[in-house]
Amino acid sequence: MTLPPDHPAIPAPRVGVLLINLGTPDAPDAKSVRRYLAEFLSDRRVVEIPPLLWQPILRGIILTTRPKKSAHAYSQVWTDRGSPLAFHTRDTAHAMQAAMGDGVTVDWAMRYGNPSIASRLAAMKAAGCDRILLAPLYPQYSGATTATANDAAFAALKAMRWQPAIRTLPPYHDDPAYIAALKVSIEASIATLDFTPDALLASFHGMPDRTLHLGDPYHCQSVKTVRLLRDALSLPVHMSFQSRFGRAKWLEPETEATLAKLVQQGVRNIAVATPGFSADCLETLEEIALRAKEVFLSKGGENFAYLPCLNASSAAITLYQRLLGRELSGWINQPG
Ligand SMILES: C=CC1=C(C)c2cc3[nH]c(cc4nc(cc5[nH]c(cc1n2)c(C)c5CCC(=O)O)C(CCC(=O)O)=C4C)c(C)c3C=C
Ligand SMILES: [Fe+2]
Ligand SMILES: [Fe+2]
Repeated sequence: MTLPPDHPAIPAPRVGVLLINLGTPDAPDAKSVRRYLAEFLSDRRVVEIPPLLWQPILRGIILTTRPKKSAHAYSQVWTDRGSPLAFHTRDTAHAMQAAMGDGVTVDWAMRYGNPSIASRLAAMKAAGCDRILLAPLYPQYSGATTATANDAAFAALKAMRWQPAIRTLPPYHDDPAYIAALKVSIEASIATLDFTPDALLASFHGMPDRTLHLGDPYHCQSVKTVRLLRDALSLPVHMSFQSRFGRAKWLEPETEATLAKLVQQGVRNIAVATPGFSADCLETLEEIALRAKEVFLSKGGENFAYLPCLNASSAAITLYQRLLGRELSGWINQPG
């Protein structure tokens, strides 16, 4: 049978994996940060205030004051490779492509900013991917991260006549492979320190307290990660929540307050990890490695070490091969 001349070419079927992270500005200047924050903070999964109330506050106050302050913070962590969140996510995608081989196309996208989820899904489809695993790289599920990443992907699919088949990566907060990767990474980082930490603080990004009561599993999943990490590590592990935003009550205990309390309790030497972030970013490198360190030392602490995220380390690649391989079962011949 000959196809009519306007019939689309049918590419060879391929499996694709799209690694998704939160997103970051294109540059560490107020204009780029403003554009990024406008998109991020207009997401109703992130700020659950009715738009008629919220948008005037966002446009009239937050977007006129915060971009300059945040741009300064971004400029302290920006590198010649760009934003840490973006280059670590890109490095992870490249390392996963090498690990998974030619049979799978591995790509990456950001929920806010660039490269957008819609643009990379379109590129994967054009490259022939007819089965795509969406992998939001958040170990703990929350509406404000995992769900909105999937929402954006499904919104892009909505515009496609011929959609690829889709799977989504579930949260992996209690997966033995995630806890093992954290253990390897944390112990390797601690081994390089010139002091012995009295304790580890696991600091997670915060969420409004009300999300817990509305049924978001983020808090409970973070608590479970810490319990499993405690069992896996041989030093005391404390837990806290950072990055408070806005006036509402957020999850507690708060990170800087926890550091001050630990000093009061006699902890002088601390290591801080951020197991809820798959990649280093503003919130880990500026808020923890720079600012929280200052707080700890000013309260009487003696040694502070920030331990990097999994990023594109070999521990991370081993973890993602396991998690993604399992979700791709039946699509490719990969041990699960
Ligand atoms: C890892 C999980 C994250 C959760 C949960 C989360 C919730 C959440 N965040 C905000 C507001 C902001 N977050 C900002 C930066 C930021 N947040 C995460 C991750 C989570 N956020 C990451 C990885 C980053 C870093 C991005 C980067 O470019 O490096 C910011 C922007 C920076 C700033 O101006 O401070 C805001 C704002 C809310 C309101 C929220 C829960 C509802
Ligand atoms: Fe955030
Ligand atoms: Fe922050």
